[in-house]
Amino acid sequence: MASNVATTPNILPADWRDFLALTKPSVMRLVVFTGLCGMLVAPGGINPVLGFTAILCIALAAGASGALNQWYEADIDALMKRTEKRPLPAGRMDRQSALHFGVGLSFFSVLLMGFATNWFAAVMLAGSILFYVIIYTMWLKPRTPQNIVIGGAAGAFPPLIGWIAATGHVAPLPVLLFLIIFLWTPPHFWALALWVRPDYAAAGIPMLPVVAGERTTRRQIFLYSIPMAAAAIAPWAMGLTGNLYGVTAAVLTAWFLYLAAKVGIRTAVEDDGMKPEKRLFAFSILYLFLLFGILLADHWMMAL
Ligand code: HEM
Ligand SMILES: CC(C)=CCC/C(C)=C/CC/C(C)=C/COP(=O)(O)OP(=O)(O)O
Repeated sequence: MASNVATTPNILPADWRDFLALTKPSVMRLVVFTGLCGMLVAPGGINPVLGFTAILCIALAAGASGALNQWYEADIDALMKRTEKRPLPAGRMDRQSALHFGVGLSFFSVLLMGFATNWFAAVMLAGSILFYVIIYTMWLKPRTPQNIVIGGAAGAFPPLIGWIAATGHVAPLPVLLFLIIFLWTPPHFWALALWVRPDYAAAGIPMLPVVAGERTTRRQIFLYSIPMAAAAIAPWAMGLTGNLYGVTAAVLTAWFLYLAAKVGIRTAVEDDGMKPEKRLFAFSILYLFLLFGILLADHWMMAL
């Protein structure tokens, strides 16, 4: 854990932008969007004020877990180009402030979720924070290249939580939504890990490309894309969505598989700046936005 960063004497006063950066807003907007879609496709609807509060709680909890992740990893972040400018490694904030912010926001979001919606949703929200911070960040990430396969579950909970906030129970559709994100995470992350491998190696984090090499990572990216594709089509195949979702999901997923196959079959990397890997990573984000957006559009069309 961090040490020199924590004791740096010249810590500049943090402003609101630094606290915002602690919440990893660019990643969290997709997390929150999937939670919103999970909530809005649930049967029976939800009171708009309570619905807004539930989504706010997911956003605050996701932000809190991002802050706690950065509190714990300040020393690792200082070693990687991609993360060295974050508030803690850059010395704009002391670690204790990040810890207090993360813990405070965690309690606030979970309690608000419990009082505003139901305690099942609140417990799931608390579980997601703990899963990301303790299981992924503290336990798995420094130990095993399977870290994100298991740890990725944390980021897959929001649609399930959104559904539970609206209904109080679990059903097959939100479980499938969980499964889509769970199986999407390895291709999403490993595509990026292929080109930031030197960073992870320098920081001593056993990400798959560092430990098992590029070829294995490429193969695993494609292999995980296959069950992910099945999970993405399953809501339609099981009659839980309409044809708008079915057709669009098939097209988007076919494109995902094509990009994953291109990454998967490359053996030696030519000097092309890892274009196929960057394309897969970028598309993975667009893919999830579109898939969940279409799920919602399909739900509204069916309700007409
Ligand atoms: C353990 C699982 C995951 C890992 C290890 C991971 C890792 C990463 C990393 C390292 C980045 C680069 C971000 C940066 O440089 O700040 C990234 C970007 C991103 N991730 Fe993930 N991710 C995971 C799960 C998720 C999930 C579940 C979602 C959403 C549902 C997500 C959405 C995004 C988005 C939207 C970006 C782009 C951010 C931007 O625009 O800069 N990720 N991810
Ligand atoms: C509701 C709730 C609590 C949701 C949690 C959402 C969640 C766990 C998202 C995971 C996405 C994420 C920021 C991964 C970064 O991995 P990393 O921490 O290894 O990346 P880094 O190297 O950029 O710090």
